[in-house]
Amino acid sequence: MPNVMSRVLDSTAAKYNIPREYLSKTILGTAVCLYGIKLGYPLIQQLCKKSVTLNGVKDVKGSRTRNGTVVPANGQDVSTNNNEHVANGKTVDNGNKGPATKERRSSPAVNQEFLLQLEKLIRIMIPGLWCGEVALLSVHTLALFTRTFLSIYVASMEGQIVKFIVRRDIWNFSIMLMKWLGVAVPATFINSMIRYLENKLALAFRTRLVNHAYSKYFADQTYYRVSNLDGRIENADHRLTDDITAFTSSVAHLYSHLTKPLFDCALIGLALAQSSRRMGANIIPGPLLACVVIGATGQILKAVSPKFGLLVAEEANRKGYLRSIHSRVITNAEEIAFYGGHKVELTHLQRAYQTLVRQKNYVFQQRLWYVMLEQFLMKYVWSGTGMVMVALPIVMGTRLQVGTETSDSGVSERTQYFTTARNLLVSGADAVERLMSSYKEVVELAGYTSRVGEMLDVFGEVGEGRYKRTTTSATKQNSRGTDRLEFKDGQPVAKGKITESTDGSIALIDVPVVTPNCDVVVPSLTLVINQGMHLLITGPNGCGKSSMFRILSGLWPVYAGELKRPKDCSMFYIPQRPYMSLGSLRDQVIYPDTVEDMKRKGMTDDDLERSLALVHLSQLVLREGGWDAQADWKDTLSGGEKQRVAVARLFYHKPKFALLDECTSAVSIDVESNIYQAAKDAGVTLLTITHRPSLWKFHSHILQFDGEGGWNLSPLDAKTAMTLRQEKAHLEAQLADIPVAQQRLQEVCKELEDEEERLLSTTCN
Ligand SMILES: Nc1ncnc2c1ncn2[C@@H]1O[C@H](COP(=O)(O)OP(=O)(O)OP(=O)(O)O)[C@@H](O)[C@H]1O
Repeated sequence: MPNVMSRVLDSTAAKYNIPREYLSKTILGTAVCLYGIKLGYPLIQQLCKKSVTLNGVKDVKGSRTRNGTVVPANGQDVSTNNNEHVANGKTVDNGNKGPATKERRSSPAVNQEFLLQLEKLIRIMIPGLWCGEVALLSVHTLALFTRTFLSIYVASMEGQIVKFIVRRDIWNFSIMLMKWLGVAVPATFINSMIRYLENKLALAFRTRLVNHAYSKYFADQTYYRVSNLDGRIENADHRLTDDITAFTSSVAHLYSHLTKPLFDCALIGLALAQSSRRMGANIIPGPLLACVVIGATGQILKAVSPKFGLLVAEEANRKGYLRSIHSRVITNAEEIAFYGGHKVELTHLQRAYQTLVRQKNYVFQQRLWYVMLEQFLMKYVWSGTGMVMVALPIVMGTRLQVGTETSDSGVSERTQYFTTARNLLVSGADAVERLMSSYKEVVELAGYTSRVGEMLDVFGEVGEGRYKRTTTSATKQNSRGTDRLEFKDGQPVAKGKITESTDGSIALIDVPVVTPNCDVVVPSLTLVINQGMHLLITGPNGCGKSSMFRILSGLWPVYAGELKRPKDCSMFYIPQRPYMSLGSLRDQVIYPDTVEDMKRKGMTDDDLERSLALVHLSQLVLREGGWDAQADWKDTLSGGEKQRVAVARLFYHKPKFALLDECTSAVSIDVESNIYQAAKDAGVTLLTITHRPSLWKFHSHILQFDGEGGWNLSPLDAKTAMTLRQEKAHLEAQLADIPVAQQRLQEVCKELEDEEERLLSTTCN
């Protein structure tokens, strides 16, 4: 390659009649200038940005996000935790104003916030002094320490080997070589032990963190609230799996990446000083030079380092978004297939993938320049410094100049020193390089720390009932019915009371029905539901019927007024689209109980069979192969069967109140009536949302929403009569059609007979 370059230079110089020396200097100068510009550009950019911010000018552009989170549309870049994100090198503000902008978190970086968050997470991963993780850490540290000792020992052995080669001392050379090979065995064992312990440590940290996160996620219906009431975390699943894994691996990896180089530096420094002293040289200049060079290198790298933490966090966001789109396709595969919606879904997936690819490319590009500079400084500048350091004691040393100790005028001793020092320096440089490159990993760790820390913070706040959605910003504060709500930082405050009722009734007193988007659907609702008072709930779509159930169940906050519920109030909610869990057929009927709960309650499979019989599904156990049969029940059962299994749960649990949200819409009317009668006979108080008049007769009261915030509660007697009359009229109309249908039937039969005769005669002929 150098020959080719040289020839090209020669021919170019000859062609244009320029002295070759000038040409090579010009090319070198241009390359250095370009490299300087590349390195200096981020610094200039930073300075410019600072001055712009100081002047109070801010570039605001981009589109508004749903809940202030992901922008999936038009292939634009996605961001979840901040309203700010880096897209192909540009910082973009999504344009969320008001409180959302105030709430904006600083981008992940190595700063005080990162250290505090890391400390919090470390406390979770290492809960005390006497735990398995501390034991693992201790063994790991010991292994790292031993490895450093072995490195120094091997370096000194190599020095001695070279010395014996120079002296032509074959016997000692062979002995040293055997020793050297002998040390290789524990050295390799320690090496693989370090890797093993690092993996074990990462897994132990992960387990602690996952357990902690799961306990928070599944406490106080946080899994529901995080996705429905709060807008800060878009892909909790990704954070709970990939991000926690990445974070814990990064912590464990960094521990060994920081600890071992630190040991190396300290011990190698001591060993070097010792050998310099043995050479009779001053031990100060070498280390001093090394410190100056390393310090300067570190400063340069820090100044030009891209924001890896922010980049990593953004990449994780985009990965999470891509994954969420995949899950949507899997969850709704049948619906998409029926609609033939694969093109739209594919477009969404491709867009999400493209945003990820763009981000990855940007990161690769940033790494390219950074690694180039890093390699230049660490490989070449440091090697040069190392050579000077090794040379100094030999050149300036006094002890072996005159060759008093050996017959070869000290040559073999100097060679031994040189080899040992060189090996030590190589190991030392390697250690410092790892320390420095660890900074990049620390910055990346800041990204993961921010995502995991933020997730746990949000779980905590949501569990305590503190939500943040950017859509509930100032504009909503003046919309219909919000005058009864109290806002703090643009978020409504749940000021309502939840108390215990003494008479076993459920009551809502002056409670507004408010959606998570802060739309007031019903400004004030007051009703008392005593046991045995079967309530029918009707009204147009979107008027707040299901929302009332959400408030009664405690899923949605009570923003004003009072919700009274009896202590240990047993309420059972059955939705229109029932949820089928993983597990056996038995698990479906007893859900959310486990088999152990069932046994504890003294229930048997016969009881479950009775529950299934009440919903006309007795044959299901036989058909599916017994109670222990396993299947994907979501797909195995038909829509109506799923609804009936869900109602069978009601007969198993026998709650005091049943919240039935159009839960039998796919069940035939006769079976439905039997089910409702059986539920009433079991002593369950029914709160039913339905559009079927056939169910009215099972209820004693009716709550009618008008869809404009108004409502009316009244006994159902008069209305039932009216409904029965309506039903009678409907049936009479159907009966009136029967003679016409009979006449048509006779005509069809006659036509069929004629057709058959004609076919017969054709065949005979
Ligand atoms: N998770 C949510 N986030 C934001 N808004 C919601 C949410 N769930 C419901 N809403 C809104 O609350 C309003 C009332 O919804 P609700 O589900 O109570 O209607 P409904 O009366 O049960 O209607 P339907 O008869 O169609 O089931 C609707 O405008 C809906 O858009």
